[in-house]
Amino acid sequence: MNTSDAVRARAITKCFGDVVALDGVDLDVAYGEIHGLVGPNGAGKTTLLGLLLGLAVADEGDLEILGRPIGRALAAPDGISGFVDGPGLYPSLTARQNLAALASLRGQTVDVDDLLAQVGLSDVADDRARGFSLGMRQRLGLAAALLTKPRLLVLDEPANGLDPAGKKHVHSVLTRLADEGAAVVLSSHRMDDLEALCSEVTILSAGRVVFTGPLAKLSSADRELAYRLVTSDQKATREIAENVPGLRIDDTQTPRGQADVLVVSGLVPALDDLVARVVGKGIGVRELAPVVSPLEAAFLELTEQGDKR
Ligand SMILES: Nc1ncnc2c1ncn2[C@@H]1O[C@H](COP(=O)(O)OP(=O)(O)OP(=O)(O)O)[C@@H](O)[C@H]1O
Repeated sequence: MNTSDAVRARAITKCFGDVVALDGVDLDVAYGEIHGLVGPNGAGKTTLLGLLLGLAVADEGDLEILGRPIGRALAAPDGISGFVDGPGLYPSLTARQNLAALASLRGQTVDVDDLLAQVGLSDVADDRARGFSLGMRQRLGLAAALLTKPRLLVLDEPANGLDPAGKKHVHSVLTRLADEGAAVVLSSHRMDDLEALCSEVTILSAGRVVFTGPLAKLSSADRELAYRLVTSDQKATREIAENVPGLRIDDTQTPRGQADVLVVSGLVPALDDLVARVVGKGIGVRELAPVVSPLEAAFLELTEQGDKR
């Protein structure tokens, strides 16, 4: 095991009766890394996160967490925290009391107010958790997970229900934790969140890993993407695009009511060719971006979801 790895999973299999939830899964997560787990419903994300948290054991395969082999026992090593299926909170206690109670159960002394401020819940510190929205519960759950100063933080869909302010708090907490050397593994259906947060992603489909590695690898030159392009002369740009080898104009993807947007599909070299020709004619490029992000495109392609939309 690489000493910089917080998680090393090899050939992990987990079945529930006839259902194969995980089928030979490998996963490596380094310290200081925020690793995103993505996949369609039922792909096995929660099952895998549950194994990392010691909530279940694998049927087959090897799992090492924080340098220690995980055997058959249902117990996570110290240094791991997080939650799957929503955080466990005391509904009748306030946010502050929830954190204080958890800290005292563990014999810890913590600055509860600082934790609440980190997740942006200072204003509702004395409100009962019972009345909290999903996003507020997620944030309180994150604060609770931070009580133990984890070296591995495992979160199942932490972005669920978060408003933009909540998202900002959660992102900055997770980024700081990773900067301090902890490993973070989280699942999400929100590609924009994963792209903003994660350096590495693993895409699961029907219990198998269909991609794992740096996000940048997904935007590599060998995947055809659709791009939206706005220039200072759309008519001339269209004529130029029609003559670029390997490039297609795709009017079916032009956003409704935005006729000034030209959508072209192709590999990166064809796009580079188009931009060079457009600029060469003295036409200004005002906007150029993928219609769907490289991660979303790879997700749809690798999990064969594209034609089900
Ligand atoms: N306790 C269980 N008993 C029976 N089947 C289960 C159990 N937990 C998970 N499964 C099955 O295992 C498969 C993987 O489920 P899992 O919850 O890990 O997927 P997921 O990727 O987290 O999905 P989602 O995005 O919908 O949360 C599914 O077919 C699910 O029905």
